Amino acid sequence: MGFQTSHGSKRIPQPIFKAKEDPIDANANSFIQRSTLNLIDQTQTNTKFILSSYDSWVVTHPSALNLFERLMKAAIGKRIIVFLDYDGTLSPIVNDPDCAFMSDEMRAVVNEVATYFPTAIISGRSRNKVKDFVKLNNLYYAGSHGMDIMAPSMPVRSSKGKHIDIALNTNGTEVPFQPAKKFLPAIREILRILKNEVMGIKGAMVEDNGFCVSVHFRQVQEKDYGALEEKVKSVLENHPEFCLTEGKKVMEIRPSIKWNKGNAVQYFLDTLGLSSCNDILPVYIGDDRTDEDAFKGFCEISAGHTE
Ligand SMILES: O=P(O)(O)OC[C@H]1O[C@H](O[C@H]2O[C@H](CO)[C@@H](O)[C@H](O)[C@H]2O)[C@H](O)[C@@H](O)[C@@H]1O
Repeated sequence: MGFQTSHGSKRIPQPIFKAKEDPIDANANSFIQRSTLNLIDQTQTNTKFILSSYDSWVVTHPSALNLFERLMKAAIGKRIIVFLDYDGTLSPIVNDPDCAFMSDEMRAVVNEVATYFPTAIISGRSRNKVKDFVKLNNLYYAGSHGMDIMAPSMPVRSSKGKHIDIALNTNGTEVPFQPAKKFLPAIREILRILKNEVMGIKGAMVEDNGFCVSVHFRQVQEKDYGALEEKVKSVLENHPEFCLTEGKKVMEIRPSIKWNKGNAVQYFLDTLGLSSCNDILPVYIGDDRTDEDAFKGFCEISAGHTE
């Protein structure tokens, strides 16, 4: 969780560096290589370089938990809207993606948060799957990295301490917003081919995320990484309208449209009738690269408010 700041040289208490699993190395060509880079395997020089760039980055992006009082002050008089990622944020990272369960304690906390503030979960999973994991009805869900959103179909405002109901359209049904709908037939096709292609690679798993597809390699032996990546890339060669992005030991295939978690945040703010309000404090908690799209979205929103 980060908190954007602009106070120049002032020294900020720094969190312990724990991003051992997925440090970014812009020079690594392979997706799998990049996402499996491990700091302890790096040369001393590389490690120092990565740590020092992290050090300087953290000065402008300090841990929100270390600045909690400041965060609370910033919230005075503001309407808070909460956005949450699922995997690695509400649930622990586990080997089997189908077993990434959320604890009852976490569910109770999210339930309480959603009682007081409009709350949305924005996940890379399919919307139904993440909802099945979370099992709460008093919040909004977006799946497929924001490409499948169940938002209010009309502005809904929070009244202090009251539950917020999911808005319904005039037929009484919920209405999803799905900007990548036209890609669905191609996604089904990619899913079918990929399942077939990676079958021979021990530990590889293909997950149907609705408007995107995940190819997991957490349980794949290192010697098979290259073969797996080749297979995924060869499937994509026939589908130039899709792109490959990376997460935590997962390759994600998604439609190449300009729509990500950041756009989903903006969409929620719009449908909640809050996007042009100056008195809002959106809070986003996430752990993965795709969550950075949302963080960038917030920077654009706050720049818009100061114009
Ligand atoms: O946006 P998120 O909700 O964080 O979803 C991103 C991906 O999360 C899941 O994969 C990750 O968690 C799994 C369970 O802990 C783990 O096995 C995997 O290695 C992680 O990458 C999900 O399964 C993916 O489909 C999502 O894209």
